[in-house]
Amino acid sequence: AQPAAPAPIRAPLRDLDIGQLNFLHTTDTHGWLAGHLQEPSFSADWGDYVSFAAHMREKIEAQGRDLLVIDTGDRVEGNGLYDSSEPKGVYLREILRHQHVDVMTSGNHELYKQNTSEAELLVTVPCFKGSYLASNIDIYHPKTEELVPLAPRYKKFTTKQQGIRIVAFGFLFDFTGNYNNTVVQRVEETIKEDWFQEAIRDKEVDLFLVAGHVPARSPEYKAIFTEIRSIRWDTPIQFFGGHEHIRDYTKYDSKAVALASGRFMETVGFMSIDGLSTSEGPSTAAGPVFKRRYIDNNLHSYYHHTGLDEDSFPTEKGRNVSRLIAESRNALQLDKIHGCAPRDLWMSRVPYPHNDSVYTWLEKQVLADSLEDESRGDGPAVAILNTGAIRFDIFEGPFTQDTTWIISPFTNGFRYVKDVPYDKVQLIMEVLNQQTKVMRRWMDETDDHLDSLGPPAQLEHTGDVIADADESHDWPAFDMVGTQQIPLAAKKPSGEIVPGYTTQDDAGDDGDDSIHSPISFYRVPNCIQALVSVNASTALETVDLIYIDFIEPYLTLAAKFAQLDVDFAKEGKVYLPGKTMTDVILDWVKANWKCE
Ligand SMILES: O=c1ccn([C@@H]2O[C@H](COP(=O)(O)O)[C@@H](O)[C@H]2O)c(=O)[nH]1
Repeated sequence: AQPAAPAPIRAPLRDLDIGQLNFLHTTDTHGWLAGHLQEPSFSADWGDYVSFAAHMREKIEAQGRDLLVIDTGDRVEGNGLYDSSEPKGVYLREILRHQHVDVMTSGNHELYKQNTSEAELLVTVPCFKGSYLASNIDIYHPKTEELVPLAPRYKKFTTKQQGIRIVAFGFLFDFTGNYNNTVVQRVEETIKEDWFQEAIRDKEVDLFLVAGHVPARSPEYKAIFTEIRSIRWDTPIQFFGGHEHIRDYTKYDSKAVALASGRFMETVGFMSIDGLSTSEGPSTAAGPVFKRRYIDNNLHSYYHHTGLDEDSFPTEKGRNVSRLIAESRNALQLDKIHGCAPRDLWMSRVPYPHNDSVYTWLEKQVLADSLEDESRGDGPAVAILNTGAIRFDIFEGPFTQDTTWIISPFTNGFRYVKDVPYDKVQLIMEVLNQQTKVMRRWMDETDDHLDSLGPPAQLEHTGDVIADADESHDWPAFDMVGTQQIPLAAKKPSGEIVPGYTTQDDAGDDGDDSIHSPISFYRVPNCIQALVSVNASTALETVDLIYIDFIEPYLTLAAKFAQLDVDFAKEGKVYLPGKTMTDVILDWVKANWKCE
């Protein structure tokens, strides 16, 4: 773990059921390779994970069984270790490569920007040669300008110990927000291609392994499942998914299941399968039998599952990776303090609006104070921000260089159009916040697909969950259903069950390795609006409409529904040139949150 990482809480643990074939799975790590430095439940780093995977492999292989390590993308954007270097990612990629990964895929975040996807092609794919798969992603090669697969479409391999024959794929969901140097083919079309059809007709296969940056419960995985099943009615299928930042496990049929393993290096997913046939012959056991576990990423869990302790656990390689992370954080000055937050501000632990909501803070203070600019004149304005632009809670205490990127990693800036009727702006807000109902109709008509505007976890969790005050011990909690976190080490009770993930999935409520009490989750709207330069006593008739540029396509669509004839792409002007949302927040913190 990192020198500043809090010691883990000794939560009661459920064991791992080691099987014939075993998996460790990460997804949506978003640069958090240093682990969580303010949360004991997730305070192990990528070096510890390197040690953990090595010990698990040794232990499992000693029993003549197999272990595979999977990562399903969104490794980038979301933490100072990735975002604060110039160019972004130079430190992160160097750290990442030290884990042995058997199957790796790209997420959507690897494709938002040209330089990110080119770094995947030129650095990450070669580092993970033979493991990185891209079943439905092509890229214009920066040198030849030819459209080429980002990585091989699939692979067939045989496990080391038992000779289990596996055909593996690596998919991305039907993403359309990629920069135009990449092409993401819809999953539903990809599975009709000859190479896929040939791969699933291979009779010498004991398991289809579908890794992907695709939600476990999604039309894309349903389509893959149906296609494979139409040809191979009883070959086991193991899906690994991600994107929604949740822990999840679902059963497609008695021989096909999907696991999703959370986000931000909080969770290492574990799966085991028994009863698989091998190249030696069919299985004699009834099967397959699938078992899943969500491991909290901390040393208490890692020591328990390996049967080791602080002296015997770290491998030389793991120690070196932890050291490399510490050196990288120092070089990037990620602990540099810009201000001090006077209280915790939550994404979803409190209802919105609320004095402790990060969105209320943004609306009433940050945006209201920061978006006045004489270039626009001094008339009233409304600023619209999508809630998904904010990625994490803010904890009371030092607001560091790392915090800046953790809460707001994207490079989105602001644009504006002048003189929009205020009642139309309110209609637009209504449409944006009813996106699932209204916009989906449009998407169906155009066969297009828009990213969601709210935090990813809301895609799966459609209602509020209010934890019982007694059960939750009234400890500070976190921002999504099932998230099991103690935000600050100082608030840790000793020897108690503490709040954290309490996942419910298709196999029940016993998937989490650490036993926790539940945490409340409140949904937030897709977008919030801040009033800028508004005199409380004046009725608003027309306002300037300022918006974060990420939402421009949605705004165009919402304006159509609101019968407002504005072409935002043409008529919108850049606002606060050169300043991103991240800059706006940081400037506000420096000016307003002095440390005592
Ligand atoms: O430039 C950006 C990119 C993304 N967002 C928000 O993030 C989610 C996607 O995040 P995942 O981690 O892939 O789930 C997207 O739906 C937006 O809400 C953004 O605001 N700006």
